[in-house]
Amino acid sequence: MASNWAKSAEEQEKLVKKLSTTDITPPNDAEGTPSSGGGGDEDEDKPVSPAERSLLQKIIRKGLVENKNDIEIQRKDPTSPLYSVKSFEALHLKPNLLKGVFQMGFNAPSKIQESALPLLLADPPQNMIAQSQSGTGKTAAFVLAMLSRVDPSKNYTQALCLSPTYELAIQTGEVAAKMAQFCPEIKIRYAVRGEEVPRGTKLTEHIIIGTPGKVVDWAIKFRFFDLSKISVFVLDEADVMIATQGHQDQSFRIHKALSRSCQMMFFSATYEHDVMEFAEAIVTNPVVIRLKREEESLDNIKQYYVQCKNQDEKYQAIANIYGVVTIGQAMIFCHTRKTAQWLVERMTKDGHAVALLSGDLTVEQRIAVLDRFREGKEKVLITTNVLSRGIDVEQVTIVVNFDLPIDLQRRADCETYLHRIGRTGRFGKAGLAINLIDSPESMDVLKQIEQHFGRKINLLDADDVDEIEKIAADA
Ligand SMILES: Nc1ncnc2c1ncn2[C@@H]1O[C@H](COP(=O)(O)OP(=O)(O)OP(=O)(O)O)[C@@H](O)[C@H]1O
Repeated sequence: MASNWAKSAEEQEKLVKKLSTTDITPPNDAEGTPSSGGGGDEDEDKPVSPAERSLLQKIIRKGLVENKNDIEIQRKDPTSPLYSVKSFEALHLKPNLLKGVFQMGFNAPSKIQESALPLLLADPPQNMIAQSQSGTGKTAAFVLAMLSRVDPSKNYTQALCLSPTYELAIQTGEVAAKMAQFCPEIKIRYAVRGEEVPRGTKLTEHIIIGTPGKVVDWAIKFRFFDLSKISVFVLDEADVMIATQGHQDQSFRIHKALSRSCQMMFFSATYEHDVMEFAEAIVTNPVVIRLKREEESLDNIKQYYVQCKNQDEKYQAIANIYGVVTIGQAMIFCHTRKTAQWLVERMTKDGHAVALLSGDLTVEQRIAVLDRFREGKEKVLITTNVLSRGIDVEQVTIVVNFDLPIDLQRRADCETYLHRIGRTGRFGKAGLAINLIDSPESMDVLKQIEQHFGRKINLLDADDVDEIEKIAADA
């Protein structure tokens, strides 16, 4: 239960220091490792930040992602029973909350909800660090836990959720408002930029959803609400919060002011090793729910390479493949914006309907491009590392690496490779990944990738239309 306050603040601060000095920036964070064609190219695209990516994800996704991968639950407290539920009724929610859940069209809990909710709602409250892929129902799970735990007859803030950005806080608040639509007595407030509270106010809203800076101001600087009275604390996008310096300092200050009995819930789609270590150090005796690693989805993805002499031959290979692939959609990853732009122009000139998504677009423009792609208006999306991780467009059956991903040392960036080809074969579906090789260096990178994953990537003749057709049909 609750946080281990016996662990001295000093010890925790040591950990913060350790984290700040360790390089835990996700490779595709804004300042992260460039991933293809060697570092340092001037027009190399900067990927979106994890928080931005999460927002894009939420906006383009219209429903629950069915996740067939198994969840691993690491029990930390052997005295607490571990069980899962197959229905929302079995959770014994307040009737009006259950009504709200059904009204949202949720008939049965998703996989993460099945496992997490009974523990989150159990007494005594159980701390949790949970990981589950994007779109699998994490937000709904912790929102439901917050709504269930608050006592509306008490007019002070009892649940606090920290989100990394304004937009994500609003998204979470909207889920909470919908779920609580039949519970008008539960009041929710946003602590985000633009929200002002007169000095001296004591907030009476039961739930506050906000960004760390604003919450520090409201709770610590102006004392609009009392952190020691918070009984549920949620850290959404926990890895972003922990791995981002400014967020980490503020979240840590907030965390330190919470009471011993406050229930901690950390949720995220990914946890870097150090981030998980840190989370486990500040959350006492948590149940850790993790998803089996994405590597497993490699089994469903057929991987090939095409030998080309130069960029023109690479183009020809793509044109051949494009001609054959009439089912599903394709994503093509280029190293630089310049290459991506060149490819788009060439394909468009040849009469193909392709979309371009690169880092010089605004978030709104990216959403518009993704929306069109998701609706199938374009079959091919050409992009850079901006999209290498985390965006699920279910229909993608082919991923082409126009350039293989490499790190600053010009060695294979296997993580990014996995994330890129992971755009296809989502959640157990079959997929096809094609790598274009045009130099001994890129062949060498391919070999490193083969070695890393312990599997052979077979040669494909891009002129062998019959073979491509067969492979695409199987995928
Ligand atoms: N039990 C359920 N049944 C049906 N739909 C659900 C259920 N739970 C959540 N959803 C829907 O699935 C979608 C994804 O859920 P949610 O936003 O909670 O996922 P998430 O894991 O938090 O994603 P992210 O990592 O992007 O934050 C939403 O549209 C949500 O309304």
